[in-house]
Amino acid sequence: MATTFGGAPVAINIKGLYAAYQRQPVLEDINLQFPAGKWTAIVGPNGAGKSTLFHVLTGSMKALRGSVQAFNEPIATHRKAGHIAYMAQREAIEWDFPVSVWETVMGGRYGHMRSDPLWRRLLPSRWYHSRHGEAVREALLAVDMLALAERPIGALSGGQKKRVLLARTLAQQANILLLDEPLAGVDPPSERLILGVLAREREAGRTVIMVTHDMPGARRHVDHVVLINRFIRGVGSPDEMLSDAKLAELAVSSIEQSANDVRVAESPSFMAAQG
Ligand SMILES: Nc1ncnc2c1ncn2[C@@H]1O[C@H](COP(=O)(O)OP(=O)(O)OP(=O)(O)O)[C@@H](O)[C@H]1O
Repeated sequence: MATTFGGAPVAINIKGLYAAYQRQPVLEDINLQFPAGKWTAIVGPNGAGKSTLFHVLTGSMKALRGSVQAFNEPIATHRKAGHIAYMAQREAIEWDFPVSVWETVMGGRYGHMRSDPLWRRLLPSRWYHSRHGEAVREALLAVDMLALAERPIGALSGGQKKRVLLARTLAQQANILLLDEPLAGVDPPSERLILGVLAREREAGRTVIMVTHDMPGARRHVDHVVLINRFIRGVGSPDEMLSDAKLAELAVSSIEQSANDVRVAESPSFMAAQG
């Protein structure tokens, strides 16, 4: 098995990846490995392509070119087996929908329920649901939301909603967690709680990959950092990648990228191609 980063096996291996929206390139020539059992932060400016990278990993967007493997197999195999859990940045959840916290987190178990063998599904409902209920209970306990399990999701604060989304991700009991800005918009106690939960997931051997703009949190907690802005701009330790000099370089890359995009968009050949 391929190894990287201090000898850790590779959880996700991306080779020669390109992605675009309506011919506008968003990710180019991405060659990247995420070490297994480690906590990686993906850092980049707004519009850098971080969420797009997750869309490709979760299969909701098709790359123009390139390959993605998980543990040396096509990533789709692991997606289908429920090994990859994803917490979206702007979750497609109807917060006004009359469902409880418990039911929302149970949504994280649907993949397991679909793949449960027939004999298990034929068990009396109480037994059948107890395994899934236990996973939901554990996840709610981890994010300190068990006491609010019966509350309608519309009656939660922003930080509580974020914790429920995290619980839903944890309830999947996947071995790779993809988290798009799990710390955005939460207060310091919730941030500490979420960072603690993710640290425990890593200790349990899971691969944690999060997009974040929280540099102090990333410096303190993660093992590995990827800097991205359409291209990979750096890969290495938090000390090295999150230094002021490196972050300044990333910010400059963003300004240069925008200026270049304007030049391309105004060029006669691009305008002709757009029709
Ligand atoms: N559905 C879409 N159609 C067209 N362009 C899109 C679409 N989604 C994203 N983009 C564009 O692709 C680029 C990358 O977007 P993406 O959401 O991946 O960035 P990001 O790094 O996650 O940014 P942020 O930190 O703001 O969340 C941006 O310029 C964005 O406007």
